[in-house]
Amino acid sequence: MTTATQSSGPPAGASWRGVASEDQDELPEKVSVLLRERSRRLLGALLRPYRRRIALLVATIVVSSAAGLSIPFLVSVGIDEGIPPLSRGEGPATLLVVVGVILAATLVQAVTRQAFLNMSGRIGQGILLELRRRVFDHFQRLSLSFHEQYTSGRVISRLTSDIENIAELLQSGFDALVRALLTMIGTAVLLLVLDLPLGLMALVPLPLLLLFTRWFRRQSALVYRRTRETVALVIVHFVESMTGIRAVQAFRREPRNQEIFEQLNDDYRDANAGGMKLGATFMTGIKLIGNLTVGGVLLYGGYLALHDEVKVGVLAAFLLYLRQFYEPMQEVSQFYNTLQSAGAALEKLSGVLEEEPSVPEPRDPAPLPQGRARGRIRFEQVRFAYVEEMPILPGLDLTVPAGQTVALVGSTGAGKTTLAKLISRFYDPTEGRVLLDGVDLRTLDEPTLRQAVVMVTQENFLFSGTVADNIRFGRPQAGDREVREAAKAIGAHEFISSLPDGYDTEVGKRGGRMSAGQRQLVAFARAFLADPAVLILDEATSSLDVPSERLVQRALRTILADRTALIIAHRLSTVEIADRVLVMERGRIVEDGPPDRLIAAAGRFAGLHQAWLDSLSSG
Ligand SMILES: Nc1ncnc2c1ncn2[C@@H]1O[C@H](COP(=O)(O)OP(=O)(O)OP(=O)(O)O)[C@@H](O)[C@H]1O
Repeated sequence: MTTATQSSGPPAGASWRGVASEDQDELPEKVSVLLRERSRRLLGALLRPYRRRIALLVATIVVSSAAGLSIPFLVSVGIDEGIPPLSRGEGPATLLVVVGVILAATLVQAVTRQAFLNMSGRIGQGILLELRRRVFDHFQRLSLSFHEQYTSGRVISRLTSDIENIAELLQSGFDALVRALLTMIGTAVLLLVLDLPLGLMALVPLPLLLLFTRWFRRQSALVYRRTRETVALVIVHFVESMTGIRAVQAFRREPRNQEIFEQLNDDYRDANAGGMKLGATFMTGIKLIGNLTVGGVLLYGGYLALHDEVKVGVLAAFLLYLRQFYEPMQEVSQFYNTLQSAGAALEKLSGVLEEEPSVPEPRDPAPLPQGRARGRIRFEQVRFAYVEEMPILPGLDLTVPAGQTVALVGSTGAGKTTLAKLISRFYDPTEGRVLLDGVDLRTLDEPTLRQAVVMVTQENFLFSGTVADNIRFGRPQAGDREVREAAKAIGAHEFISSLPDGYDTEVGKRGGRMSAGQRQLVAFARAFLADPAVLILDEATSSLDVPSERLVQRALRTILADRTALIIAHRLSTVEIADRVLVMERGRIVEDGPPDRLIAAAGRFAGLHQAWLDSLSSG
């Protein structure tokens, strides 16, 4: 599979760049290292603005953990130093001081924890905001070639579940990891300092614990991959069935789709159950090791205490510390999954951000002669291929004078849309140049080009919002009056006025559903308002009823006047309003001339025309 950056030939040895690695199941170790580095760079870049606040955050968490760690120690002091004076009748002064210090430590812990949660929440949200902003902005900047390959489902996953995974890491993962590490290291040190022999005894199971954790991590990686794979299949099937629901219902595919879905759903449940079983085994194992250690320490400690080799308070502190030591282990195991999901998400997001637009903005944009577009188009020896070995346009020369209306006809797959995409600069030619008023499109800046050339595609996409908003899309600064004028000129005013809220009707909501012809008229009004020097129309193939067809034809005449127009004509009735017809076959122009002349010449177009006339008379 090729990526956007590779459409003009992939650089050797860089097949993992950008989003390419998403399609590969097994990556060589070297590549994995590079990908991890790339993810780290992205994370680093996101964290950099918060350097100081993160340092403060670390300080807060250190204080909070220290306060937490001091409590068992203070308990031991209370038992060993506070209780004996009581039994000697010397009053509770020492004990009260110790209790006071314990309370103070608890307070410090609570306050620092609260501060930590507030601060980390704010930093996390800031990072996510920036990440979402970057990813959206980048997706918008990437060229059409990228979007034609990277499906909308994947775009949605990047912007939702991937960001969500990183959010999870930032919100609970780091907190758990840092706290666990500090607590475990702090506890181990304190145990050894409090009483060396007992401390060593308490740490005996540590190697076993580490081995057990390593085993869990490996298993968890396997299970995690399986859940990811199975959930991806569930989502793909779900999305495909729902986006293709018309075809599904038309062909009565529901039972079969349900069967497939149930199978995939079962697999996903099994994978999840496997994960839970593993988690349960790990947690139980950790608890078991922990409790055995507590038992061992109690036995050995009791023996030592009996011989006055350890104080009872110290033994109590040991037992309390041991609880603290094993608890974070469980959190770390949960954290590991979060870390894996976030790692995968970061890898994909950094891949997307690494993609470059394949039609880059010129560094030094050239102006159009006289500062505005007139609409003369020229193809000079243009060769174009989506995939290197398969040229779609083998070498095209074409001049369209300003103001001409050109109809482009030809069989399916001949390259008509491709030619149109080159004029809109959705793609750049592999060789040769496309010129607007004598200026290479590659040297025009984006705003100039977008103002000069507008392409109305078959989709006639309407965005959520009102009908007026949708027309204004063509020129955002246009006032209400201009929007209405445009609709009137196109002949859409009448039907828009008859909608429940007229121009303020929400598109797509109840009453705002439009027919194919109406959508086309709105799209025309949008293009008319944009008023480009060059208009490209990829005519919808769906046939309209006769009144709608007339309406659309009339609208076409208005919209095409005074500008260069290129219509990819599927309806031959459209060709009648063209000054010139180009017949395309396999990327070449095989006939070129005014419609009458081509009909008289009895060539390919004449044949198409005759067939159309026959269909009219027989219909
Ligand atoms: N994004 C793409 N990647 C690879 N190949 C493509 C891509 N888009 C189109 N093609 C191929 O380019 C060729 C020309 O396609 P194009 O859409 O230009 O034809 P067309 O003449 O407009 O056809 P139609 O009348 O059916 O719309 C086809 O063989 C098609 O398979």
